[in-house]
Amino acid sequence: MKKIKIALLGAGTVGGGVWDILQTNKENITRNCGYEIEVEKILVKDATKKRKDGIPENLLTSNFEDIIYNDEIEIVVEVMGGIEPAKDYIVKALKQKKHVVTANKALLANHGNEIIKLAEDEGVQLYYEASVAGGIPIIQTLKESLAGNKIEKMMGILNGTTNYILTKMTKEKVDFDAVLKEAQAMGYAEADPTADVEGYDAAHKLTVLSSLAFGTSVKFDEVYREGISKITSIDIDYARELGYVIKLLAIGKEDAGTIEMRVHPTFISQSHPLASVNDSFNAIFIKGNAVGDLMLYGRGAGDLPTGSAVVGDIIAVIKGKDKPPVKAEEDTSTVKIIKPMGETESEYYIRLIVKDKPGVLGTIASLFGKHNVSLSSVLQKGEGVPAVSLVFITHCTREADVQEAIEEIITMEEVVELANLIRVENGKKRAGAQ
Ligand SMILES: NC(=O)C1=CN([C@@H]2O[C@H](COP(=O)(O)OP(=O)(O)OC[C@H]3O[C@@H](n4cnc5c(N)ncnc54)[C@H](OP(=O)(O)O)[C@@H]3O)[C@@H](O)[C@H]2O)C=CC1
Ligand SMILES: N[C@@H](CC=O)C(=O)O
Ligand code: NA
Repeated sequence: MKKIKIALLGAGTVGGGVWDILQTNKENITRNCGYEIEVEKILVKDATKKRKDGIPENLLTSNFEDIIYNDEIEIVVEVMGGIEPAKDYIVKALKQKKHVVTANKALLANHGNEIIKLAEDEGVQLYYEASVAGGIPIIQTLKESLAGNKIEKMMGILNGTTNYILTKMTKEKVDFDAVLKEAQAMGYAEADPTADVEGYDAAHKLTVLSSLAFGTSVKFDEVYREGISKITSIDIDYARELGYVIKLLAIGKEDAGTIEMRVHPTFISQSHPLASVNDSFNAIFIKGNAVGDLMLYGRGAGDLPTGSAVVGDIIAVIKGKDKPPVKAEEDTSTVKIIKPMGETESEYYIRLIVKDKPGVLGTIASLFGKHNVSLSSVLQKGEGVPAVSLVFITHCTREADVQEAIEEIITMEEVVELANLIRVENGKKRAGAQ
């Protein structure tokens, strides 16, 4: 049997998963790609640290030169994370004509164009299936299976950590920090979990997906982002009462050459297929102009699910390595306009804490009206106490109008605070909109 040598950069959650799969499924993998895959070296920060059972100590190194100058290594698998030195190592590997597989969405969201172009220029392959939604085959699906479609809309639960936290908060009364610790212990969270909790990780993934789905190079800072740190059990209870669940959604839409990209907590109907995607599971709901509605569902984080995507990529590289490289034509016609957040439209859940005085509700309702925000329902809770919760659900409205209305409303003496504002995804359009 022919052999191929690879190196792993990283032996943490994902690296450990890749190692396990390569051992456990060795026979299948060899049959699928026609080569016996041999891990020649594994780069780690600390080569003396105790590793997962089975990883031989002699494979470990903390010197990248052991990999880059080893001509027998044909594939470099980057599962170490972070921007630097990961970027430097990938660039060096590509320049040494080594194929690269990476799970690093932060790097791809910030420097994807440069790295993809370098791989093309060097005539080597770059695969990154694990970077979005772990084990779900979304990258290859967009690149190949759906390539004949114009993608109109994507709505995804792309972060396992926050989905795990929101699921626990919805189903049980739990402490946010304790559940985050659980997600970390299970290997779902990023090295700095702020990336998960504040929506950066989902925004990285939406950047990667949008570039593929909308055929243009999207920049990370063009994605609007909010995380889940302001979500309380009070909002979750209101959502339930109103027939919704709260999910951290990554939403990408294209309409007439204009792209909308946003990541934020969202109310979605309890009957929507994404509402029942729980724990560390991810899902991506896609609307293509030919295929119609489609949903992919699976584990978005963790050692084996993510390792599954990485090993699939290694096999794809092996299968394509002896074929002539395909260089994409530079396309200057695909520059698309990014819709400013203020121009986006949705329904809104707005929770205000107000002093319980006669006429307050009427004044607030008329201020919404003044800013073209039409209300579809109002709930008031906490009668008999000095401050009450007033909850409004709006009809589909321009974001800028809602923000201007709120700006004026919170200056009212009777309004204690804006407790939360959460977008509601119903797929409806503003009255009178095209
Ligand atoms: N965890 C998950 O579920 C998923 C993670 N990803 C992505 O995969 C990548 C890896 O994540 P994960 O496995 O969770 O991370 P871990 O923190 O568990 O592992 C990182 C590994 O990389 C090594 N490493 C880190 N920095 C360096 C460095 N400067 N030099 C040498 N080695 C280094 C570490 O060495 P040492 O062990 O000595 O500290 C460790 O083995 C990230 O890009 C992440 O975003 C993608 C999808 C899912
Ligand atoms: N931290 C990420 C890991 C996978 O990409 C997540 O929680 O989804
Ligand atoms: Na994936």
